[in-house]
Amino acid sequence: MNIEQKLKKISSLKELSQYADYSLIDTLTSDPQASSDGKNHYPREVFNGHYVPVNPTPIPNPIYISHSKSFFEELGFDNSLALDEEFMKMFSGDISSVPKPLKNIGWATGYALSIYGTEYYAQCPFGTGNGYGDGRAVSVLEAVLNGKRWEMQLKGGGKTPYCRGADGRAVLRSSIREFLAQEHMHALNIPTSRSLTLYTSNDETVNRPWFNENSHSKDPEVMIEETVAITTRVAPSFLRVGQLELFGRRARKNEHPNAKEELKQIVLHAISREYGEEIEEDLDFEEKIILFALKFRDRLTSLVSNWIRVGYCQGNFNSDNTSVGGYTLDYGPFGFIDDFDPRYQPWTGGGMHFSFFNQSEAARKNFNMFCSSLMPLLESNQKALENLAGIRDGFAKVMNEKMDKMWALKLGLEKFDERLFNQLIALMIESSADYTIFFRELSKIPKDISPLEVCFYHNLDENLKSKWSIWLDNWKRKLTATSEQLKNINPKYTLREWHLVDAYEKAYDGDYSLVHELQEVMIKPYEEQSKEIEEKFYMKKPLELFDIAGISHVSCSS
Ligand SMILES: Nc1ncnc2c1ncn2[C@@H]1O[C@H](COP(=O)(O)OP(=O)(O)OP(=O)(O)O)[C@@H](O)[C@H]1O
Ligand SMILES: [Mg+2]
Repeated sequence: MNIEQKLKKISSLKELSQYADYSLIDTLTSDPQASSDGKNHYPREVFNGHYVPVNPTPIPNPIYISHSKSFFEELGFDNSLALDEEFMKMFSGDISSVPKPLKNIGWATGYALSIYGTEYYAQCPFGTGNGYGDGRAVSVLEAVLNGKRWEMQLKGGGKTPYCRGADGRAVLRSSIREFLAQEHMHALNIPTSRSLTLYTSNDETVNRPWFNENSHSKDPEVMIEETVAITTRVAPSFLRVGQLELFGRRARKNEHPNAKEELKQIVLHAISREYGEEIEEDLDFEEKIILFALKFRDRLTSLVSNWIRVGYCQGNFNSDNTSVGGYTLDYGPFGFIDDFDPRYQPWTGGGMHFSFFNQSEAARKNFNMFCSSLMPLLESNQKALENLAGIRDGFAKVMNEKMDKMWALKLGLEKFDERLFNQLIALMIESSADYTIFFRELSKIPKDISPLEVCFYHNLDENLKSKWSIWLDNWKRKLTATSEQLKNINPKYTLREWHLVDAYEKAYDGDYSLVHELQEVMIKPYEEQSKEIEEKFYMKKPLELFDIAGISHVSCSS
């Protein structure tokens, strides 16, 4: 922290402007076709350049909903800043009159899409992939705060050339979900894009497909009018595997004379933004690439094992939703699991490949794509190519090791015990166990199975009870962790969809109290918290909510 910031927190946009440092704009290349004022928002093909200068479209008369107090603290922001008129204006999309050296230009980036290891072009309206990218995410600031570089991005900040004919907006419902989930994920000690602010407007709505009330439909049935909102999310960069893939594909196909150079530049940028502290600047380029792949493999495998630890299913784990920095990105059709099912998938369009226990395999597919994107840069170095292929092929082994380690930790064992684990999974499925409550109650190291019975959605018959007793005895014989240690691994509170539904439904009537309450509870997921909170949030999903559309599954993320 520099002395100036230590003494006084940033409490105006003017003060914040002093920390601006636009390294992306300064080092990468911009789309040569773009209008320099950033005012061209029409969908179009972008053939080269790393980013498109584009201005966000403000939401009218912004209303404050919430901000992240812990992240404000980390950045050295005073809490009053979230309500400061100038600050609110900027982070609800109006950057036309920001004080210098802030720039009155934002940027969006193109990226490619692959789904479970298959390259797609069809999602691009031009069929070429040149029209796919940040369709509604617009970055507005890069700043170095307390010695760390951050990029700040508005989600729902209006159309960009990549909007594909859509409105460029995010609705209040999905913005509240993303805002709270980012706060929660950080508090669970899992890397994530961070929430900064959440603003809405009463003066703009958009239409979205949705379900009738209490419907069991898997597909949306009606169009509904929804309020818009803008969340600002923050990360060292917003580079995705899909981004490297876009430039990798272009280099592979030699699409233009500069294609390989653009790939090289974006890779170097990714390394310096995301791995700057681990990969030394003066290494050879090829050495850097090998280290980059190794370190990303390490982060990605840790990330996925941690998701499984807390019962998180990303839902739409495409290459364009996989951050190169190895943190959680894009809280669209995600879900925290209630009743345990390894095939749990909250998104009806997602298929089994992005289901709960298959996330490690989906990660491997994304990692393969990442490696393929780097290959054109190593063409002249057979040895380096072989090294990279070795790192790629070693993914499954590292992933398995991380999973075993995670399960050992989650169960408080010295080392992973396959037999005990397999028996547990079978019993949890047979008894329909609530994932969070089961592991939290287990963390209390119960004498017998009766305290565990609260976490089952089925009543246990005598046969099942006796199987559980045997399992519990075997587990306790191998257990080495204390209850306290187990409670730091197994959260008490997770952000369940049905709590979110209550919060955003109230928010549509202008009542943000549940958003605030959920935020308070979910930023302390490992703590016991009060009796009142426990009664409200430490409970199984009510049976009547099973299979209800919009609660137990969603059909779209926007
Ligand atoms: N309302 C919208 N207007 C314009 N583009 C959109 C809209 N909704 C989604 N998109 C774009 O469609 C693509 C796929 O959407 P997806 O749900 O994965 O991402 P997202 O939730 O918008 O964003 P992100 O991955 O940035 O968190 C993205 O490129 C996204 O920018
Ligand atoms: Mg996305």
